[in-house]
Amino acid sequence: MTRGFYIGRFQPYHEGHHRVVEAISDEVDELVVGVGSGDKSHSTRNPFTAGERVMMITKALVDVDVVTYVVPIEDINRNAVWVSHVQSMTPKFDVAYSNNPLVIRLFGEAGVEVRQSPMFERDVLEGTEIRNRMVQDEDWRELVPDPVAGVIDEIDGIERIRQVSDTDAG
Ligand SMILES: Nc1ncnc2c1ncn2[C@@H]1O[C@H](COP(=O)(O)OP(=O)(O)OP(=O)(O)O)[C@@H](O)[C@H]1O
Ligand SMILES: NC(=O)c1ccc[n+]([C@@H]2O[C@H](COP(=O)(O)O)[C@@H](O)[C@H]2O)c1
Repeated sequence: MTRGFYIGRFQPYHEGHHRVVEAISDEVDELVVGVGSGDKSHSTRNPFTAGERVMMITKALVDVDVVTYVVPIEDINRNAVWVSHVQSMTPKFDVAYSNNPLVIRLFGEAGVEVRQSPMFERDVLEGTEIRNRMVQDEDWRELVPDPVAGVIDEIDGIERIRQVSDTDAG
């Protein structure tokens, strides 16, 4: 039995993340999805709450053939103990998936195996690009799984992201 861990901010969860999860599901029996920066919301870089991101991911993963646990992870101000913090919040996992250099280093130093994934269509499948399109009223729906667009509509997310990007909230 192998359990994997995939961490990201998922602002929002997009088709690039989904392709990574589909690839991971061929390698592991169970998957823990860590919703990073779980304490952040209502800012330009992190518009959606942890709960909203849990909804996006849970609904998008309905058709993926792997047992999945979606767990919000708050940021902490000590990188040196972040892996322990993550492990204290999640089911036990054997391998972590990330392309983030800091995350790779922290797991590596803690003795956790890390696997990186190829980047899929990174010119468009990037959270920053998708959030910019939302603010500028450009096409974004084809870049996220259908259930994610449904959640964003349900929470009036476009109105929120436009309003928070008008502020200096960062
Ligand atoms: N298109 C993609 N293909 C493969 N992996 C991706 C893709 N986009 C993001 N990832 C990876 O998924 C993980 C989580 O990414 P994250 O939630 O930061 O999304 P992002 O698209 O990089 O968003 P942002 O622009 O907001 O930083 C990271 O390891 C990241 O490298
Ligand atoms: N000290 C910390 O709280 C710490 C350290 C490393 C990564 N993280 C988080 O892990 C997540 C990594 O995801 P991304 O690859 O999407 O950036 C982010 O939410 C980031 O804030 C937090």
